[in-house]
Amino acid sequence: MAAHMTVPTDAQLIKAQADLQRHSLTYLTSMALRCAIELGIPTAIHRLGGTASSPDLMAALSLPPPKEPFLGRVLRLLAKSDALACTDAGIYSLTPLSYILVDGVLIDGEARQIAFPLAVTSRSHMESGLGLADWFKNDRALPVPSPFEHVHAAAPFDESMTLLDHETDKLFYEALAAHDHMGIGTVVRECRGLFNGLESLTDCCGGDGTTARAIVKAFPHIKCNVLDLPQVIEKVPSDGVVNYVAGDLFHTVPPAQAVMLKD
Ligand SMILES: C[S@@+](CC[C@H](N)C(=O)[O-])C[C@H]1O[C@@H](n2cnc3c(N)ncnc32)[C@H](O)[C@@H]1O
Repeated sequence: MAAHMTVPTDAQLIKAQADLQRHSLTYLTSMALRCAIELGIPTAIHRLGGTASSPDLMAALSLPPPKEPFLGRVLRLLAKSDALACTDAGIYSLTPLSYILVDGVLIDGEARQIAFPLAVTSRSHMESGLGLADWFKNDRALPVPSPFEHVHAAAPFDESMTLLDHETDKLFYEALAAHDHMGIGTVVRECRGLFNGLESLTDCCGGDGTTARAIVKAFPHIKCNVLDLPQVIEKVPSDGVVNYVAGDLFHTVPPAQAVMLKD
């Protein structure tokens, strides 16, 4: 017997259709951000003195005039998602989000933040998302490959990725470094108490040691281990600042007073 289904009210159906469109088109927010980075919109606003209209940006970016209405739409979407601020008169300015996307802005002097949005909106990343249902249906023995591996027969941060697409592989590493660095400067400035009395620390899944090096820079007496998978650690030149350990956190974690898992 067919299961009973409650038919939504008219008001619920109208909302459901609006929600369906909203969910279906949400990816355009990421695409608009990628477009802004590729066109250099945050940098152009900065160079124009911190504020710019759509025509100002058309001229600064040398875009073909027929595209102006479309640039307006992208700018409005960016403003809606807090990537830009906008006055009622259509004058755009930077928000903290777009500030960190301006050319030459390095958070705490290190990471270029554009790498993260560019990596997660890259063709290979998007393709792995498009293959998700297919991945679920695919019956493979353990260890189950990630959706990315399923689609590309290569894994990020693995040699297979270098062979698949060298440029995207480089971008993924840059994104990882940006991700690793994100927030740690603020943590060591604003949460110094966390590190009181600490003599040793293991950063689990610490990547290339960016986070651990920032901690040692702020608290030079702390002995830091960085644990990550062998294929990651073998690419990191030893620096004498932190102790790099190749391994798997599910097997062994280098002993220390505290263990950090930051994601
Ligand atoms: C999101 S990234 C790095 C996160 C980083 N701690 C941060 O602060 O941004 C995750 C890291 O975990 C590492 N990883 C994944 N599985 C691991 C495992 N079983 N043992 C150790 N490291 C692992 C990856 O190689 C990668 O460098």
